[in-house]
Amino acid sequence: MRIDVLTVLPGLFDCFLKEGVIGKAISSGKVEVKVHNIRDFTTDKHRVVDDVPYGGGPGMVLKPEPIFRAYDELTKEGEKPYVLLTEPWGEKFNQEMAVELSKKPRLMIICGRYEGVDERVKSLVDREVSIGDYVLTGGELPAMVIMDAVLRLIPGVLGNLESLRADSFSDRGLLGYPNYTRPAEFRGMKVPEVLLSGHHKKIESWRKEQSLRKTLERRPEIIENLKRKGLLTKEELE
Ligand SMILES: COC(=O)c1ccnc(N)c1
Repeated sequence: MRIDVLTVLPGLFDCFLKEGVIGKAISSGKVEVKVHNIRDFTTDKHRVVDDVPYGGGPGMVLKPEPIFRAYDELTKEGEKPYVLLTEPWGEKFNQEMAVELSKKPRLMIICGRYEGVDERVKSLVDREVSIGDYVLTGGELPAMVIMDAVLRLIPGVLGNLESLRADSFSDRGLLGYPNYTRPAEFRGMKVPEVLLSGHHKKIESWRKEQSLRKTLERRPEIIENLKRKGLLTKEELE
């Protein structure tokens, strides 16, 4: 997968693209992420990327020209990207959308900023995406959240597919089971015996029960939804 990011603050992405699982996925060539400074697509001496809103009002609006120039330049060759715009009022990002986006061969993420982008930029956009009901100083952190959730789903990026399978939200949207590692007892808190038993069938059913219990406690609507769709087995319903 290739992702092109358009932003006025490219420096914000430096650590994100170098460290951890994402950093390895890029350095190994499994995925390609290019961050572009919208300012590099201006043509005036002062490299202006924003202007005051027509009709008055507070703050600044990102101008359309530099963004369109960037889009035209970056889509001259190769597959047309699926274009996202990070906006507080966009469609709510979730695991389902992450799975859908992970199947696209190429994405472009335009990071919103200031009071927003000129409305005409949205003629380039396939999906306006929000990571929650709150406003940030810019769409760069949401772009990183989206890329993290999407890139980890690319085959080969997460070393052990098992951890992906056991991931919260991936098994029918159920929450994940509790995890433990050594030591077996820490400050009087013991690891559940079943996990030390080596009995894989018992461990599997304990984890399933924990996952159902946690989901029922924290997100009962997920259970109700699965019941309605007939996606819970008889044992799971007991
Ligand atoms: C400027 O962008 C935002 O404030 C933003 C973007 C995406 N999701 C949000 N919750 C906020």
